[in-house]
Amino acid sequence: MTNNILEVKQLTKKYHNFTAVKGISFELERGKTLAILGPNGAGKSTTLKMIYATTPITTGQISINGINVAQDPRRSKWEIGVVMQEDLLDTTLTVLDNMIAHAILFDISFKIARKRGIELLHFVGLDNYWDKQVYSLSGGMRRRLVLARSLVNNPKLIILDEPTTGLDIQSRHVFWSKLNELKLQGVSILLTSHYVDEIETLADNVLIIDHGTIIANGSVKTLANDLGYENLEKAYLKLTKFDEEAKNIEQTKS
Ligand SMILES: Nc1ncnc2c1ncn2[C@@H]1O[C@H](COP(=O)(O)OP(=O)(O)OP(=O)(O)O)[C@@H](O)[C@H]1O
Repeated sequence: MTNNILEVKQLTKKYHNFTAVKGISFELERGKTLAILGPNGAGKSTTLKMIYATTPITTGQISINGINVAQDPRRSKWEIGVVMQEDLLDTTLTVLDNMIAHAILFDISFKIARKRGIELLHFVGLDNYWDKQVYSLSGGMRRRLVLARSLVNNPKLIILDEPTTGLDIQSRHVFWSKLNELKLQGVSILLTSHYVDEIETLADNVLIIDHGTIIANGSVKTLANDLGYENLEKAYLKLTKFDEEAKNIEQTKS
């Protein structure tokens, strides 16, 4: 067994004539956190969707815990927990029933789903809300519920697409502390984010992508320095040619 929980090789995604992801390769070591950073439209969500098998791969290969995603999407889904941008919670159900409904998709019996649901709601600090309707939860609570829901099948890898977008600062910190606890339990994490502070807080490694291509890949602590930049944010802005765009905007104005 390789030490990588996730291996992505020469992955490409075409939407008709448009290539959103252009032959990218990367891996995620067991127990580590990898963040994908990139401008709007860079191909981050498309990459995640191919990994969690809701969008077909055009070419290339993804393996999760040694399972080929294209060949065995159902088994690969059992290895992962997913926190998508849209929370897809059933607002007509209670908090605990949302947990149970999700667990049943993994063939978990009602009795075990209920027990596990209660444990996970405790983990994310929603014990007192188990019988509340989802619509009564705040945005931060909903995100924590989605995180709890993603853990019902005991995944080895969790995948999060912009998990804290729109949350207030306190809620972001609560969410981060839960992810750090999971990391300490040995869970591997793959996330996308637009927040450099989030990446610096959570991730071991960062992948910068732009126009469907990887433009940098390395340790969060050393990448900027290795490339000769002051910090990750400056490296990101330079690598994605933000300076040139800013100049163009200024020239258009004058
Ligand atoms: N279903 C689709 N059909 C056609 N084009 C799509 C589809 N989904 C995404 N795209 C295009 O693919 C490109 C990559 O989109 P994607 O959502 O992966 O970017 P992203 O990096 O996640 O952006 P954001 O940060 O805004 O979420 C974009 O140009 C987008 O318009």
